[in-house]
Amino acid sequence: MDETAKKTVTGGTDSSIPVTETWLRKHRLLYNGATRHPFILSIRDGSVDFSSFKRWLGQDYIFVRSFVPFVASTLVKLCKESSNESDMEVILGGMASLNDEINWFKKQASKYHVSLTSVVPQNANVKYCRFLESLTSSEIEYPVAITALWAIEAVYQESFAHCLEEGNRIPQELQETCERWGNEGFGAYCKSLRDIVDRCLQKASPAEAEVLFLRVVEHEVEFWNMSVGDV
Ligand SMILES: Cc1ncc(CNC=O)c(N)n1
Repeated sequence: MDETAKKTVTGGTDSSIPVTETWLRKHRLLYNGATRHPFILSIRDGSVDFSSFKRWLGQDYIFVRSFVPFVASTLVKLCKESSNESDMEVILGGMASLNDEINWFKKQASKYHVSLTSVVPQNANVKYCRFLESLTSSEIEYPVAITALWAIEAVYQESFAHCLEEGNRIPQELQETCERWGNEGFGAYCKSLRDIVDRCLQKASPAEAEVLFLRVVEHEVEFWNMSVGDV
């Protein structure tokens, strides 16, 4: 039995379709706007403008630094609300790879002569980071926070995995970037997050979670727009 079939038997609110699946079907156009953004397509076809890439690099470093406390706060919510052991390992694994990622950003920045200490966060980034900070509030419950975490990671995973699909003409220098988020391990991590969301929202799926999913996707589109200088 495949994964979807299994879920059909074991649970679901009414129609037995996992909640993430219903959202992705319902909001496909918006979601594709984030995962097939012109910036991503330009990396895939090799036409990417390197000044856009450098802008993205500096801005994303700032984003990732704000992302760390958000992920940590999600872990705290888990421990307070349910302390599921396997969820803890998934989130902790995500945090561990962020440590790696921060070092990777520093290395790339020096390669491309981007001074990380003098990057000024642009508007879309400031808004996205504020949004992340608002999610660290204790009023936001674990199932809602983990939904946002999944969506944030999934957009990057799908975007860069798309770059790596057959027929790509990724510039050699950007191969490593695409692999960072497009690799299989990161894909498995995103699938684990997605399963957590589907499990957490199986019985009660608050409208709040769907709204957050949409907010994340919108912020991601704005983030890519900023990277191509289209603000
Ligand atoms: C804007 C944005 N969204 C998602 C990610 C992926 N998560 C951690 O790296 C990212 N780096 N930047």
